[in-house]
Amino acid sequence: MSALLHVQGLRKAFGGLVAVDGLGFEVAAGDILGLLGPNGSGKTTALNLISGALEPDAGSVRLDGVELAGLPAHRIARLGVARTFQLVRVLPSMSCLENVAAGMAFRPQGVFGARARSLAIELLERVGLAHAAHAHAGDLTYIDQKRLELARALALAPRVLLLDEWLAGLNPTELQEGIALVRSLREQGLAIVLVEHVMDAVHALCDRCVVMSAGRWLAAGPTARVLADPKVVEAYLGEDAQSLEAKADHA
Ligand SMILES: Nc1ncnc2c1ncn2[C@@H]1O[C@H](COP(=O)(O)OP(=O)(O)OP(=O)(O)O)[C@@H](O)[C@H]1O
Repeated sequence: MSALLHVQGLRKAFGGLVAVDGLGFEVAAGDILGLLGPNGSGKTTALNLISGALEPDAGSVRLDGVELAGLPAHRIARLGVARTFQLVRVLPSMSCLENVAAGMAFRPQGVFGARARSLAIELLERVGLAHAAHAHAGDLTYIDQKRLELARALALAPRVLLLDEWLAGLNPTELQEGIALVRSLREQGLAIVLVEHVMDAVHALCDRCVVMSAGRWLAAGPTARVLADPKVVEAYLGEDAQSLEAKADHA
């Protein structure tokens, strides 16, 4: 299968700090790529560069051959890239239905009015939130806010979905529901980039992973192989891993 999203040589510096330094990967439709790395390694910045929240200093982000790097976020959203945020961003004083229907305006061919509301209800059903269609978004529980944020991203009818720790903070039952939901989106043909620290979810969902460390590409490949790579283990555990190995050697 040929890739839908091509990221190449992506770079972003904040003053002297190079947050993303030459990142590259590809994701095909129906594929889930895990974007992993310890805290501060540049994952959210990478999503910000792909979605247009930040402009890259260098590099290329192509969607089906169309260059996205440098376009404003609203253009990138219309071209088919949607995202969720690590800190959920819903419009708290609006109902769930209104939150999702508002997103429909940003589809490639905007959808408005009664049609937007009926599609919004379908999406709320899809994410398990139909029961709260008329509740204020600000009154929702944490998991339901996450469901709403996903429905709002899906309202754009995206081809690429960027999930920033969407599965974090869920209890075990919610996590299994969340994994099933993400899987169903993959089956629908979305190309998904999953930034995630919940390793059960990474194992369950990601075909392949890219691991970043201090902004740089550290490892990439099939999930099980990448997560067993000593370089990756060391990047995650740092000093602890080295001292654990040293203790094991001396035991
Ligand atoms: N707007 C900004 N201005 C200055 N520095 C920033 C900015 N955004 C991110 N950084 C820095 O860039 C580096 C990468 O941050 P980023 O949030 O992308 O990492 P992350 O891998 O997503 O981390 P986490 O897993 O903790 O969310 C960090 O050192 C961070 O402090």
